[in-house]
Amino acid sequence: MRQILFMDTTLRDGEQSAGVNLNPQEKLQIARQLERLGVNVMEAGFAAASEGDFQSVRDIARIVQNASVMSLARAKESDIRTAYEALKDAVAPRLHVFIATSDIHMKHKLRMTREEVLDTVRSTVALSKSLFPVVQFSAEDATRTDYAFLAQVVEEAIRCGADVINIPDTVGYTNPQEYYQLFQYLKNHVPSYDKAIFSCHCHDDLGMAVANSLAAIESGIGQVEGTINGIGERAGNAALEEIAVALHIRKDHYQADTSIHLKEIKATSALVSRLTGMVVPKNKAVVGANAFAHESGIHQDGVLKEASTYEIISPELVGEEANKLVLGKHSGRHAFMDRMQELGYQLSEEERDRAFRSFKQLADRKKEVTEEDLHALILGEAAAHDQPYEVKHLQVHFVSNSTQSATVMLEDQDGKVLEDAATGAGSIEAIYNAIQRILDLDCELIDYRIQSITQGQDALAHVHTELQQGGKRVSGFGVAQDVLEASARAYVHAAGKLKRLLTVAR
Ligand SMILES: CC(=O)SCCNC(=O)CCNC(=O)[C@H](O)C(C)(C)COP(=O)(O)OP(=O)(O)OC[C@H]1O[C@@H](n2cnc3c(N)ncnc32)[C@H](O)[C@@H]1OP(=O)(O)O
Ligand SMILES: CC(C)C(=O)C(=O)O
Repeated sequence: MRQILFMDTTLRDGEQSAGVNLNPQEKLQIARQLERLGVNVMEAGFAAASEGDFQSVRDIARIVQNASVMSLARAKESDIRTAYEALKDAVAPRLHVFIATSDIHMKHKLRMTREEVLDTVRSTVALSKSLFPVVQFSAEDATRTDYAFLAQVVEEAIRCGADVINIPDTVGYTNPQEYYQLFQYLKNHVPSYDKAIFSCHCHDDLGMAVANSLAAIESGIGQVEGTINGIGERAGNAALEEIAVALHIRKDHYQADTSIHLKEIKATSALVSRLTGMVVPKNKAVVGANAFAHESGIHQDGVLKEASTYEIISPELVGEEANKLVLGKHSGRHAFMDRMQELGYQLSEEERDRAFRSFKQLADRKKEVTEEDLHALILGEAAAHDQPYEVKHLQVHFVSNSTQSATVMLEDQDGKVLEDAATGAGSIEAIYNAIQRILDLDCELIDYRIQSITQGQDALAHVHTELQQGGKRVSGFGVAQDVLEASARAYVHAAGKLKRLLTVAR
């Protein structure tokens, strides 16, 4: 099995993401975590870019023991010497010198001819090699470079001492097949090809950075570059964690090993996201919050029976908690019952049916049914089950600064429907007056409490009521998404008990 080296550039190209600015402390924190992750090389920054970048590269170079630390430098003597100063204390320092080779960059940006670029490559790579044990050379915008000229530049760079040759897809322009073939072309047209390690560096402008990197690996290269969470200039870089996991899961295909400790992926991703403020999309491969969440009933049933039915990556592999069966409107009985058991509920078949029906009704209205929702649901079910009346329909008419009115329809245990309407100073009072009329009660509301038992906009309300009449005092509660509905249920729960007590007492 061949070994693929991982070059992480989260601290350099990743920090080039618009709006990201890491301070030296934060960069050190990320560097430590990258070391734990097991990257072979980390590009700590661009030492000549600013005093702050210089310090960060120097600080990182001083602490990292188990990876090469690299700085970017333009093909300019001053950049190279500044990088040398920043990296001289590193255990394994490395320079990354680059210059653009595409006609479009040479003509418009560098304003240099091909010959001038070739001369610059020769002199700056030679200078770099006189200062550093390992030199990486990048031909910026390689994928839009004339292939014959690119091969010439690469040959010169290797002859002048470059140990690693990077062929970047700077603007995310290539595609997997084309990138694969570019490396094949270089293999066939660069005489010194075998004297250097070839590297790929892909951007995600067309959404193909990871696919292009994997194609380059298939083409036989030895090093892959990218960032954690795929952050970086414009649409970002290839996401290193995705490449590492793809190589692991499809070892049968890629036949390659890496030094990456996959279990550190989740922690690394979370740290980078937190410090850069670049939120990881929920559906992102490997590290997104939904990457191991199953919502639909058929999938949940499959996963409960055998995880590999719908999971090619086990969450534990990347340091993620166990898979999550999200209960929602697409969930089925198996997942629902599994969670009920986990929560400690032993339900009879009848209770199960009722609870599942209520769950489906709730799930139709809520994005995700949480554990608190389930407790509330069972609580509500239990309350509904032992009460003589059930709220069938509720209609409330609200007029600001006026008397409110409500129409309530109840059903008793024999299926008889009872209906009445009333007014009140507030909506809840109007509902309660209507219920009193229906049940022919003249009770006093001595306690009313409302509590939100779940979180978010679609939280469930739990209402507690206490009623008193003729020396009898009872309590009731109701759970619903709507406060008025929960209030009506709580009142009917208590009122039903009161009615029973008063009837028995007569
Ligand atoms: C593909 C990449 O990701 S490359 C890395 C990009 N990263 C960055 O640019 C971040 C850090 N950059 C910076 O802080 C600044 O751009 C600096 C300090 C490097 C340079 O700043 P300035 O001297 O003000 O120059 P400015 O950025 O405006 O222009 C870049 C200059 O470098 C030249 N240049 C660009 N790339 C190279 C190169 N690889 N080798 C030599 N010269 C280069 C440009 O032609 C231009 O030269 P000019 O001033 O003679 O026209
Ligand atoms: C400096 C080079 C490697 C780069 O970042 C790019 O071309 O995208």
